[in-house]
Amino acid sequence: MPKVLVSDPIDQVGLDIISQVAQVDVKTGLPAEELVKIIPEYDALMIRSGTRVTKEIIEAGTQLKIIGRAGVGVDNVDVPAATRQGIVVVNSPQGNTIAAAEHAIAMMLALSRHIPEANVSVKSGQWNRKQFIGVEVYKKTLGIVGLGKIGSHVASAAKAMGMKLLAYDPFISQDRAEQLGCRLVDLDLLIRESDYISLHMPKTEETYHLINAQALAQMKPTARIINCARGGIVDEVALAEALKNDQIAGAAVDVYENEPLEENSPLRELGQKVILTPHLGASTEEAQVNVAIDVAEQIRDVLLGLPARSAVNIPGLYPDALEQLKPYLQLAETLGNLVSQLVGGRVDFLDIRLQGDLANRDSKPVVVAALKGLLSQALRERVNYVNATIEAKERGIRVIETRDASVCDYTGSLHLEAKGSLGTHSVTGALLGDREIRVTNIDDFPINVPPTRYMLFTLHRDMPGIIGKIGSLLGSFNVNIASMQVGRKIVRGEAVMVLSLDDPLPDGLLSEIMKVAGIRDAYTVTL
Ligand SMILES: NC(=O)C1=CN([C@@H]2O[C@H](COP(=O)(O)OP(=O)(O)OC[C@H]3O[C@@H](n4cnc5c(N)ncnc54)[C@H](O)[C@@H]3O)[C@@H](O)[C@H]2O)C=CC1
Ligand SMILES: O=C(O)CCC(=O)C(=O)O
Repeated sequence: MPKVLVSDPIDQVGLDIISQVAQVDVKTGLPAEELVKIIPEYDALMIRSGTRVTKEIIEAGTQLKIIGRAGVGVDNVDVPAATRQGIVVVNSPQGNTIAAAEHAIAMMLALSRHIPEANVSVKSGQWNRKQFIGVEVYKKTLGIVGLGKIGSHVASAAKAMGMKLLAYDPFISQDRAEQLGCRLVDLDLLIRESDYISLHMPKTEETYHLINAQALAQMKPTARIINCARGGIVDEVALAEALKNDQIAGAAVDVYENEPLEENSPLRELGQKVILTPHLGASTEEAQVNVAIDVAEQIRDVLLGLPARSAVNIPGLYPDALEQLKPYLQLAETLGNLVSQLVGGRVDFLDIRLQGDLANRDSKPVVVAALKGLLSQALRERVNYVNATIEAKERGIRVIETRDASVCDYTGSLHLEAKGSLGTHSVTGALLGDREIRVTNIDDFPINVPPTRYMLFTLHRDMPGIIGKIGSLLGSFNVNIASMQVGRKIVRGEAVMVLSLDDPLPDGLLSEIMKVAGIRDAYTVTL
């Protein structure tokens, strides 16, 4: 039975799902050294934001097939290291959207009305109403940075409270912003004109310290900033300075550059101008159930050999689309494997042509599947959907992808041409009845054969007696022929012969075949 390590608190409903197929060990709060020590025995790792999955942990996880992040942000996982090792990384892109958006709104209101301090004050026996005069958000301008899932929900809620909305997001359209009632503006303008700024973008190289001393200096002295996105997007030292010097009016922070927040962080000393929560954005009962189910199902599926629906390091596909494309992925992988064996040595160049209906589909997964097949001879089980593209790139394989919707012999077909150190070969394949794979062309010779485990291909002169000779030769080596087909362009010209064999070709037989008069070339293929 596979083993799954759960290293952060995860709702029981998720653990129950994984338990259907694996042994689940819950060990939270482990130091990194301990994780490195125990990870080799696990097939999957399930985390929230508490575990930092470093390169060291990933490299030690030699059995790991999947890392599941029960949440959105995967910045606590070294995704490139996981990709290189062929480990799929999945998340729950939507499970905690509402929770995080509501937390940002709650922070904005709590900050405006001094709720945390007023609460502490009353509970300590005081009745000090003057000290806690707040401000309204009605008719104030909210600048939303990152108008994705959470940012959009914040926009709807803020609009309902009568706020004016500005948004900055370099990747969304004017139309989408307008739909949400936001004016799409540049970041400088948003920073200068907003009364509240709420951050909802991922932490990336571009967003690291995006809100720095310079940006804070441009904000209105009455403005307040809310960070429920990621620590590090705001420069915490600069923020503390800006608050101390009354450059801005307040800040509400849920996420920190280092979590847990350091004891001596300057943010802790700023009184009621600052509200700090310990990364609670996703901490609702509903969100924790959602993300636990979402990620646990993906871990279960991957351990059962099924695809994950929200993988961040393989081409994303919605389950319905994946279901439809699955036979084509199998076709692409088979053809990639076949053409690499025909070429023999190193492959330098692969031309992938999607034909017919396939030309109108999402090509990315098909290309990845073809590369996986192409590299499977060299890398065996080390290559998978996660690392095929990176492995191909590192091996200097140039990939060209073309589309030709006008080819209509089959509903959809795929043509691969590979150039390598030992020559160039091409194969075409299609699906019969939407499921069964057929190889329909080899090196421009029309054929129609189902791929089988052991195959023999010959290029020969189309002349009487040659097929019989090959048959007798195989028989003399006790190799049983399951099926045989010949393809030719012109009578008595060149032809290809494709034999499906019940057994692998024994040593020495290929060179005997090459000696038969009229045989130009012969290749064995194991699929
Ligand atoms: N505090 C918490 O507990 C939680 C925090 N989060 C964090 O919230 C953030 C947003 O999550 P979602 O809305 O689900 O993600 P999303 O992917 O739906 O939206 C992110 C948006 O940011 C935009 N963006 C990317 N680079 C940008 C840049 N340089 N400037 C401005 N916008 C940029 C993207 O175009 C996208 O529209 C993530 O960082 C996530 O990790 C999410 C859930 C809970
Ligand atoms: O696991 C958590 O509670 C944090 C959630 C979060 O930050 C995220 O989903 O990006």
